[in-house]
Amino acid sequence: MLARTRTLARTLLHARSCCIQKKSLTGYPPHLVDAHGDVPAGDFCLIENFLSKEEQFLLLTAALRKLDANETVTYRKRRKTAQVTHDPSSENLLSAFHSDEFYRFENGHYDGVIRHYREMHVTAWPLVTDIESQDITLDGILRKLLNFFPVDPVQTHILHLASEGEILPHVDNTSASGTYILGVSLGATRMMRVESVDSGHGSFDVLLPSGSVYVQKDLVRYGYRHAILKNGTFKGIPVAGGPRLSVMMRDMLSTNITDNRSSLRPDR
Ligand SMILES: O=C(O)CCC(=O)C(=O)O
Ligand SMILES: [Fe+2]
Repeated sequence: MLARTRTLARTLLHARSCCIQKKSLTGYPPHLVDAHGDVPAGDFCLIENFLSKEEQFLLLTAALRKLDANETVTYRKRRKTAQVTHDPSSENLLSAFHSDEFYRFENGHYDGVIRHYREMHVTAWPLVTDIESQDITLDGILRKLLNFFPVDPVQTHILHLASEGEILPHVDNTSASGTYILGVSLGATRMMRVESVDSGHGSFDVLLPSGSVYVQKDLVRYGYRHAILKNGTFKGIPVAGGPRLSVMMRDMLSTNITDNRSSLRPDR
């Protein structure tokens, strides 16, 4: 591990669940969902503005630092010569990203599901004390997310999509994680398409603004594919691409569950 990326051990394994928060894991703002069929609302939840602008900037910075530390010296040097100057209270988080050529994006996931991205698992987050305040800390943000996550333990993953990056339709690997998938969206507003595996229940499009958090579980997690579109049209309005980083939290697979879902072969 590079000296510059001294890490704080922040164990993510002991989040406490809370039944009051569990109850709130349903529902979504109708203006952010465009349904073409049923929306299994009990198994999908979206919260707009879950994180404030300042919290978004802090979490994004931590995630970018984590990914950046993994890159070659060439890219790190390249970024050093072009510092981003982002105002944390600004409405627009996009200025917190470098432009695409400053990152070493992978062109395609090994199974072809993700295009133009960087990703990694996170067990320890980098220090961001230089941008933390008394009120807003990375620990505080992670606690807020973990308190919202219905079960523990949790595995965390960060995924940075280039402006033209996209995620093709897939069901998350059913042998890699459990029932819940939580996604925090940071950066460009992208469209997520959620479509029934057997097409019997249609599909729904979800607009994912920066700072929003979604949770898919049970029927949506296993019976629907999800995709993050490069661009698209939402309720008649064009949604362009743009850089986006998501922080994904998933529960560990419970080996006690009798797996009758193997027919839903995961694509990812
Ligand atoms: O970025 C997102 O919101 C979704 C990511 C995703 O589908 C995945 O990592 O499997
Ligand atoms: Fe996924």
